[in-house]
Amino acid sequence: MKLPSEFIEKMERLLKDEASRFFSTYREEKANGLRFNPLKIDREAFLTIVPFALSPVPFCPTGFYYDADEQPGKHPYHAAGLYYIQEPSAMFVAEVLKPNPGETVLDLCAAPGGKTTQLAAMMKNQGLIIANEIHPKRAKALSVNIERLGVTNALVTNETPEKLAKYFPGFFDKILVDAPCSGEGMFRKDEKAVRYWSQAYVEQCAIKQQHILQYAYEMLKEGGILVYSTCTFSPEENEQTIEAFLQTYDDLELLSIEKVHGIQPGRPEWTNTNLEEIERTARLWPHSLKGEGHFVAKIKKTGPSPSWNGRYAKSNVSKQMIRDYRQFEQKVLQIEITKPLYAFQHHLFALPDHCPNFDGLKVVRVGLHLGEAKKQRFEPNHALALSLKPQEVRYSLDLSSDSVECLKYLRGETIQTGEDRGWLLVTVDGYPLGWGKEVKGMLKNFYPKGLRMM
Ligand SMILES: C[S@@+](CC[C@H](N)C(=O)[O-])C[C@H]1O[C@@H](n2cnc3c(N)ncnc32)[C@H](O)[C@@H]1O
Repeated sequence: MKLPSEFIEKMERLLKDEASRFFSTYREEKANGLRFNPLKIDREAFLTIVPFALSPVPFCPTGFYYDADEQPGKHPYHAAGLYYIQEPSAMFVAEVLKPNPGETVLDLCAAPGGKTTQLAAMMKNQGLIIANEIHPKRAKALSVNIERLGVTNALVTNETPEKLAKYFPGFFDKILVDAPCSGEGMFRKDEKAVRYWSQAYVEQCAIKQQHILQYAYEMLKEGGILVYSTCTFSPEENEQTIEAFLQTYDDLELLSIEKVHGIQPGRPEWTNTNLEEIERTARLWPHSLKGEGHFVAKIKKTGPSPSWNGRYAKSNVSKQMIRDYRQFEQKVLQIEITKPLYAFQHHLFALPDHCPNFDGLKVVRVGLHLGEAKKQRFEPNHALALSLKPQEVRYSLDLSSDSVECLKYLRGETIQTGEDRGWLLVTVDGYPLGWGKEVKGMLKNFYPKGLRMM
């Protein structure tokens, strides 16, 4: 790989004796990882069924390395949301924030959703996570991953940090700023990151990060925790960004992150004021652990915050729509959705816990998308299928992951079943994949067109 000469000189200057070990990693394969999804499967069951050779990621209890010749993205278990493919060092970030069920969490730079889905799993789908992404296309990809992993407590927005800060001053218990960065830790994964790199770009990113952090600060509650992370090595975007943030506000406390499994401290000598306490931050280097590289800082807001005085979202659903949905529910499901219901035109959603009013915000998804009211009937959404357990529906059709039928289903083809039971949940080895409607011995395929295998 041809690295930019300015980058090489800079890293040699910074890392001194360590530089040769750092550069030797560019002659090695990148690290591949996946994280099983505890919202759908536990560790033991996952290790029993998973068809790939895995070894554990030491700093993430749900994370595993897989070999380069495996293709986990093509397996039906991926479509069923049993795991998320994620760069291993990125898995450490959510472990540092560690939200609890019931908390109010913001993932400010969230697409494509690796960390959002990990945070939501830690929250056991309870409480609220606002997953925001500034770029519309990426916000859609985020929403698709949230759906696939069965996350039901998210409000997905497509906003600037500035706009969110106007809506949510002092609102969040925990905030993740997984900042846009120069991506030096992406070089082995993505050649574009190498081509895009320049020292000027590093400096632009550092300015952007300061802005984002300022708005994140405004949204934190007193006692709230903010985690800042990047996948780059430059001091300007890491130690110096945190140094400037701590200098701007006098009610921030830098908390210590445990340094185990090869995780290294941040470097005081890379700050402008030789800030000793920066050692509390964490650096994940490719030459000291198996991963592409990350920087993580954990900060507590100790001073008072404005108390949030916004309104919560209220149910706005017509009686007819509720009737249609409840009729479907009684016929097809074995559970009752008890969360407040919310309609966007003909689409029905179950709101997350303590969901704020979102009028005026660009919302991509809220809570659980139940389905769409059509003339005199209700059509369930794919998100509902992926949030259910097989015992929560009246009828299901279980396909084996290596069967022709499973492939046919994922390609959008009809399947002959010989029965006539109406809506049923199609599962792969017992894990939901999507809906089908059985009429006169044939299963009509409701696997979404945009997700179908070619
Ligand atoms: C490192 S990526 C996030 C990765 C994500 N957290 C994950 O784990 O999958 C940073 C994200 O910040 C977004 N971004 C870019 N400029 C931004 C800005 N000014 N404010 C907020 N987010 C921004 C990018 O589009 C990108 O999706």
